[in-house]
Amino acid sequence: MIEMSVVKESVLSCEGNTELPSHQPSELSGNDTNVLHSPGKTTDTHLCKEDGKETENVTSHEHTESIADNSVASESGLLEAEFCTQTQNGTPQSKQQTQRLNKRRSTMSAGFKFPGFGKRRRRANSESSSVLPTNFLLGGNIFDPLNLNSLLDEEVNRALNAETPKSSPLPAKNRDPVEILIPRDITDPLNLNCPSTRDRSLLMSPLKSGGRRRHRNKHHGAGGRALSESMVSQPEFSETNGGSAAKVDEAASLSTSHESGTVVDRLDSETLKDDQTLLSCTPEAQSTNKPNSTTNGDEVKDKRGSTPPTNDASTAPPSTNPTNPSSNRQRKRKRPSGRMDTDCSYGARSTGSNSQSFQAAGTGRASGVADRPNPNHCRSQYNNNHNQQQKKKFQYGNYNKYYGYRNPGLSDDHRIRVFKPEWFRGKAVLDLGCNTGHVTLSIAKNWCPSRILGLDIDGSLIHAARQNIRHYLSVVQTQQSRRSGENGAREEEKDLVGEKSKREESNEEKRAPTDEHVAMEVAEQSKERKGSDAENKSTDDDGKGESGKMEYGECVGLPDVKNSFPVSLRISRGPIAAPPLPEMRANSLPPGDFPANITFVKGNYVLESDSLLLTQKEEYDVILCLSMTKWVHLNWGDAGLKRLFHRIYRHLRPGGLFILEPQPWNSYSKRKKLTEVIGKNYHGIRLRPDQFSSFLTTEVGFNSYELIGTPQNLSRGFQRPIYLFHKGPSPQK
Ligand SMILES: C[S@@+](CC[C@H](N)C(=O)[O-])C[C@H]1O[C@@H](n2cnc3c(N)ncnc32)[C@H](O)[C@@H]1O
Repeated sequence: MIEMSVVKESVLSCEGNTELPSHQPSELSGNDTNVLHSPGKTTDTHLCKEDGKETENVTSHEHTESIADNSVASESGLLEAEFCTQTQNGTPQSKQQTQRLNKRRSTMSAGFKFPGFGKRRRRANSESSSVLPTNFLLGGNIFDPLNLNSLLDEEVNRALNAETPKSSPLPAKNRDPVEILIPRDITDPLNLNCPSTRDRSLLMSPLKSGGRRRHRNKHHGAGGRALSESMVSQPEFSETNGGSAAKVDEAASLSTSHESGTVVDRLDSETLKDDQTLLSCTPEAQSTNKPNSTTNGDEVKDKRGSTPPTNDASTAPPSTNPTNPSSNRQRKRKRPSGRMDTDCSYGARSTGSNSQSFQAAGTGRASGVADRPNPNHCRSQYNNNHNQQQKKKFQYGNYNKYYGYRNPGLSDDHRIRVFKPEWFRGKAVLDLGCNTGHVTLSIAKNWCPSRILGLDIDGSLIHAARQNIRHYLSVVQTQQSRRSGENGAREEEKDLVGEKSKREESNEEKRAPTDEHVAMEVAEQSKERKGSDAENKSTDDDGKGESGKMEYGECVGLPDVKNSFPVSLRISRGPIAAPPLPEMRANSLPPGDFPANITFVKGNYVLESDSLLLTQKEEYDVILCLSMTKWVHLNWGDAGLKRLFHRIYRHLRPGGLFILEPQPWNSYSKRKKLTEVIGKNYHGIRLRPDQFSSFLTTEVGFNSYELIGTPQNLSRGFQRPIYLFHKGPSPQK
């Protein structure tokens, strides 16, 4: 406030304004009297000596300069500066000074400063006469235009603001956006230079003027002159032009893509791959592609959503370069979002080849749906694609999230509970249709088969199963760390206790340990052991709970889990990285130890012909066939399933075990339409699952069988009986 009063004085003294109150002169300092010079003269002096030594004068003059901050015409300022430098030095001044002035003006344009605060600003002499405002609202006056003084006195404040809501109403909620008016001449926002034209027409609204866009790399430092010109005449015409040019480029690129899309549209439907369709029609793509709002150059309108997307790009086709996904991605990024709808609509609206293209891409979409340019169309198309893909993909029951469904929340696989460890320990085991290997891994890790092979027809599942070995190793490492951490802590504790007792011994009489002590220690140790075992069990996904059948981590051959990763973190978080796959260090582990005892292989266990059965040798002690018979049955019919059973039998060593979990017949019908072949096979099936056991014993050769249990599962569909078939000591056939 004090500074403001100084300014006021400057203003008044300088301009000789009649609004000077009677008490003000008394506040003038000695220097302030300088301001009684005429503004023009003062300014001249100042500018001519700008780089000179008369700083004192400059200071005093600054007050004066501030008068016309709002009224100074940038153009005149520029000319004035040039004029002064010429007259003083006699030579044309380098452009430096001009640039400095320009800079100052750019600063000024960045934000409004109260007159007189911009001490560093120099004022050029303006030939236009400055007129101070005379109208003030809400109790403001020339000294206190915003009436801030009223805030100092509560009573005055109350009186002045008695009608505040009326005088300055609060903005209503949800009303239309406030229109901000921008003065055409930023150097004269109040239009003080031309009082006669002080009306709204000198203000412009970005909403109405077509928008004044900020452009990167374009600075408004062209000085007050340029700014002033651009504001008064066509606002930023050149910039808008540049912007338009850029937009035109973009539009051109879009139309190019459109054209190329048309080419793709004409391509043979075979060439339009699923992933291409997905690329352009995924929900993700939908969300990133909105109507191209900038191509028409009316960014503001589009941003406000008032202009519907009517440009050509709306008919642009799906991404057209399946061989260059990066370019698609790039274009996607460039394109404003919402484009996706149009992409899909394009495919949808187009007739003939287009629709066929999508169908060829696996949409299976009815043409009636295709003709609807519906934004949801794209999603449904994606879903159709996806479903179709899934059905195709899972025709062998090769679900990639099988265990997620079967054992939700990583719960135990209860089937393991009906198995006996002794069936597997030291044995050669084959797990048919192992999927991602959960059961295989559990057996390998916990029951120490000499070797176990997981076989599946789906290579991606086998890949996942191999990765799962690393996951299991991580779990094992965590357990080991926990155990060693506990042991370490116990050792540490013992050391501490030992030291303490030593100290005590030196002070007290030595006492021999009694039997009671020993017994207590033994009891404590065994308690600790049990506790640690219990903890291991509770943290082990594959634990058998209280049945006690499983011995955890018995056959885990991890030679060294010590590394630089802190034990505490290994315990709480697991290892810093999944351990390497066993292949990488096959020699470092004894055979039979997990993970050296496990292998996953991709393959179709159903031989091409019965004649090949003759070549099958006895190799395994145990063969598991869990929830796989339905898929073999559906894909290869009775003949294929019988071949499977015969092969299993031949593959088993004498005395071998066959663990079978067949799916019930009523579950077959749901999948009968998966493929044409499956449909045919389904209708041709004569050997129903409830006849398997008799077939296996009477036709295949198994000695006997038993139902070992029907494990619980959250889903009833997964509650299936499991049978154990015994191969006799010598082959029956
Ligand atoms: C429903 S899953 C059962 C997975 C696992 N056996 C279980 O019960 O946890 C059926 C698995 O059998 C596989 N499969 C189907 N036919 C096969 C074949 N002829 N040869 C090998 N694997 C096959 C599938 O890929 C799928 O992973």
